Amino acid sequence: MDALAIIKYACAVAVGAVSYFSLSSLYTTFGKRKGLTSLRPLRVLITGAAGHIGYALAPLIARGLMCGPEQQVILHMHDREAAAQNLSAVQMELDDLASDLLLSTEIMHDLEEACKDVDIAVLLSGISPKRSHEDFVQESRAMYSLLGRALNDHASENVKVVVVPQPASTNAAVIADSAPRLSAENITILSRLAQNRLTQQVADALNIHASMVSNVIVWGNATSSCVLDILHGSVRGERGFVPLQNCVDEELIQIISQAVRERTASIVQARNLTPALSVAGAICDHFRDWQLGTPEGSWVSMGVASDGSYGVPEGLFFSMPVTCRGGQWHIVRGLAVKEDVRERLQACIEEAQQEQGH
Ligand SMILES: NC(=O)c1ccc[n+]([C@@H]2O[C@H](COP(=O)([O-])OP(=O)(O)OC[C@H]3O[C@@H](n4cnc5c(N)ncnc54)[C@H](O)[C@@H]3O)[C@@H](O)[C@H]2O)c1
Repeated sequence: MDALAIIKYACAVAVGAVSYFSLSSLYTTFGKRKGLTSLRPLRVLITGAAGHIGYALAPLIARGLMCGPEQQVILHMHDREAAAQNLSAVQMELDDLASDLLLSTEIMHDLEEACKDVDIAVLLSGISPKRSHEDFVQESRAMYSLLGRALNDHASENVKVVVVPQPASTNAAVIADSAPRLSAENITILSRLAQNRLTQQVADALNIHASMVSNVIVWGNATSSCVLDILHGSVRGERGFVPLQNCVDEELIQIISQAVRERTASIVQARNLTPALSVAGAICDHFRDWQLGTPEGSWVSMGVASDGSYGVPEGLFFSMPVTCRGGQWHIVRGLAVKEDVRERLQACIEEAQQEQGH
């Protein structure tokens, strides 16, 4: 080997060593960054992920708004094959977030594969209501029975499920029936959008910030027939909490309730699209409170399988006030329910029983 070759060889070894140490130091840094939490990464399934809500929801999950700022996630984005191109664009955009918390995004069209080992399932795939109500419920039942079986056979045993599309209480009941391995307590319905809207409308009516309003309740079905209950709520004032019943009269309650009920229509009229961002936010709120707990003294509304409280038959999926601790919800018991609210609850019970075949 001549002198030049020896010099070249020495240089190559030096460059190799420097590259190795740089790369390993980068790897360590990256590893540390990725290892910002010792929590096991959670697998989160979104069905109907190529839709409007899926598009708004995925980045919120990637930013930690659903599972917390330290919890890494692997997203299972499920939709029909026809939506493959759309989903790959969403995947590229999620990659471009360069999020610490998002370990990977998997695009899936096979339901069984999509349900494999998932810890959280956000069910957004639904049947278009543009058909007779009977056909709508029947087709939805068929879709949710397949979903329930796939979750039963492939998801993590403790998978937490939220159902979003109508007929939500029927869909939840079908999942519970077709997934006997899952605990019924882990199957829920989203009623948080209505709760968030109610909170904001109360705040607007009283000219205060929404963070000062707590404990308003959405009872019943996640439909327009739900019962909006302001009177158990409170407002945080300078001298502690003031019951909302001291701040509103019957006329204001009617104005607030009407604004909540018309909200979807107002958004559709303004945007020519159904709400997505606010639904995605509500889904994150729902899971965050369920997983990480509700603040002391506060409750939230979730559609859950009734334990018989408030005269709601046991097992009927129904929105109720709950507190959450250690990943479990508990129905708030013993609230005094006024006669008119009780009557409206009874109408909701009958509607839910009819729909769920209870
Ligand atoms: N509960 C609430 O508060 C609330 C609020 C708004 C919307 N929603 C409902 O949530 C659902 C999602 O809303 P969106 O705006 O994202 O709807 P969207 O139509 O934009 O998206 C629905 C997605 O589901 C997919 N899908 C349909 N059938 C499927 C199947 N069998 N398998 C896999 N994917 C399937 C579609 O391809 C589509 O990508 C709708 O049913 C909507 O009515 C509920």
